[in-house]
Amino acid sequence: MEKKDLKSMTLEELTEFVKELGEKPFRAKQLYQWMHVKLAESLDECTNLPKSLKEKLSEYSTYTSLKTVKMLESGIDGTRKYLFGLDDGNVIESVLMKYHHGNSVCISSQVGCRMGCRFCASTLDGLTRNLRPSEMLDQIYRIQRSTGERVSNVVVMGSGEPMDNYDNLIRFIRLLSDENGLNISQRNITVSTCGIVPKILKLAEEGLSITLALSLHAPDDETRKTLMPIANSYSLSEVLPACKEYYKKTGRRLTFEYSLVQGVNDNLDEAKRLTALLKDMQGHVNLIPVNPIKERDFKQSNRDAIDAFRGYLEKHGINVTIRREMGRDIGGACGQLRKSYLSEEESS
Ligand SMILES: C[S@@+](CC[C@H](N)C(=O)[O-])C[C@H]1O[C@@H](n2cnc3c(N)ncnc32)[C@H](O)[C@@H]1O
Ligand code: SF4
Repeated sequence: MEKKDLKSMTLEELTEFVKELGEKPFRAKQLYQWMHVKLAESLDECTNLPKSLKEKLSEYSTYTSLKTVKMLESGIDGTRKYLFGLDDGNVIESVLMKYHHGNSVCISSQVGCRMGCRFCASTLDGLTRNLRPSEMLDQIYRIQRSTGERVSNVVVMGSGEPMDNYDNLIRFIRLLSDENGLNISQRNITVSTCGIVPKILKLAEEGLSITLALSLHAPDDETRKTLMPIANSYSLSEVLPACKEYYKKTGRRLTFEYSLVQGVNDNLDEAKRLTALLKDMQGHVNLIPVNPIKERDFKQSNRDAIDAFRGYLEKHGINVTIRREMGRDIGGACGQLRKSYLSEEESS
């Protein structure tokens, strides 16, 4: 019998499981609280559970808990980057960002990624495996426990393509926003995707109220294809209507991410075409000065180009922000901490 992954189970599933083990149903609620509210690191911490139950749980199930392999903290703004170890020896990274409106955590959804975007460190070694719901949740749980401060916002913008791990993503969101669990409002959860159209349409039907962020990065298919291979599968004429549908079904305003790469997508002509593309979309643009990775030769746009690009969008009625660089002193693009850790391990 395959062992159950306790932290990936709903309260109803856990209740059934505990009953199957011959224990009283209320034990499930106690265990659920230990896992999702008190954020216990192991069954040992669950002091009000009988030894007999813990023994059966250890035999027939696994209690997922990530190990902190490394943590870097910014002296400038308190941003923390965590490298977590999974029980099969893989490592993933997560980031805590402190804003005046609360603590936000950026989580990984896969070990690596198979989407191949040109400027992204997460995809350099391809996809290793999907993360289970428990492994997505525990990134947040371990961070909240280590700071002692509540996490109020979660963005699924770390390594991996969440829509390529769809079922686990949906389960993760339902568990994270469960009133019996950490109870993070779905309005404070954002999922970013490179644009897998059928999954965007499916997400629109889930009855969730999370924010959808589309990694757009170019105002036309040709430029987009040079940055993101997924653009060969889904054109903008398919992706944008899917996003519109998401807005129509959920009422949630959209976010469009646009990483500015010098000489590739950052001139005023592109700003103009982007404005035309998004004028009827209910959303805002998040400009991200690209974070160069050593394996590729993309350069960050200079400050004047970024300001001019933003100025153009603003002047023409597009809601726009420039993503503030958090934790500059512990720098590196998403996926790079893991990558450099793996190279160090290899050479030692
Ligand atoms: C790492 S992805 C994860 C979520 C999802 N796979 C996606 O592509 O939207 C989150 C965002 O980071 C962007 N990104 C990746 N590498 C980057 C880099 N080196 N500099 C700036 N943005 C980057 C991606 O394009 C995407 O918009
Ligand atoms: S940007 Fe997103 S989809 Fe593209 S390779 Fe990186 S993680 Fe994967």
